[in-house]
Amino acid sequence: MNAKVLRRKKSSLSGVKVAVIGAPGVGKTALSVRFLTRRYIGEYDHKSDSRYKHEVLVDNDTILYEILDTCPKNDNELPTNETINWADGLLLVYSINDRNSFNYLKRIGALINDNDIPVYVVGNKNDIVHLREVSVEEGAILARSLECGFSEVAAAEQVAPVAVVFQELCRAVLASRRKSKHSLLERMLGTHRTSHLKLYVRGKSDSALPKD
Ligand SMILES: Nc1nc2c(ncn2[C@@H]2O[C@H](COP(=O)(O)OP(=O)(O)OP(=O)(O)O)[C@@H](O)[C@H]2O)c(=O)[nH]1
Repeated sequence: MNAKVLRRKKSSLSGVKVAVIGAPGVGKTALSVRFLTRRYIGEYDHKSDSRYKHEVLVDNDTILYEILDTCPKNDNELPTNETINWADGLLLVYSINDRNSFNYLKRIGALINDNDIPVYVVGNKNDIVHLREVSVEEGAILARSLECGFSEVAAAEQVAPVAVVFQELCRAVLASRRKSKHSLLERMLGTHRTSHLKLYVRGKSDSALPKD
């Protein structure tokens, strides 16, 4: 493969920064580690925010994920503005057997309400449904109010569904980027003019183009 091809591949790499957010003990590290290594360890010695990088194919595009696994000290510690401003997308995690962790996400929902940041809601630990405190329907309602995707998973038992969660968030981030590029273009050109744009054909002079 020549150097030209290699250079072109590198420039098509997209970076996506994901902050994994949720109350203490919901499985943020378990989900992140599952996605990064496909493994589940069980106990994670983790006392502060951790950052990881991971390159993976999403819809045939190479995505460089930067994952910030947050580590709140208690249920009252919400993510800082710095974290939210840093991220391209937020993975909001609660545990289906912990109503407090669901309420924690509701508070975050209120915090980011005015922000256009893409999010995805995950109900983790659905291997312990006998201890369920939050119904699937409640999770779906929260996601609908945030206009985002939602699923229940078990980091303890699943590999592919956990990867799908990160992929879905990536798709939402890329879609939001395309949307803001498009609206920037519209603002620059003026919306009323975009429908009258003439097609510029490379190699032909303007006089060779149709008159209208
Ligand atoms: N049953 C079950 N337990 C899980 C699952 N995911 C994580 N756990 C357990 O939940 C506990 C907390 O997991 P962590 O990944 O450390 O949770 P965290 O949200 O990163 O916790 P903090 O870093 O303290 O905020 C650990 O004992 C995990 O083994 C799951 O899908 N099912």
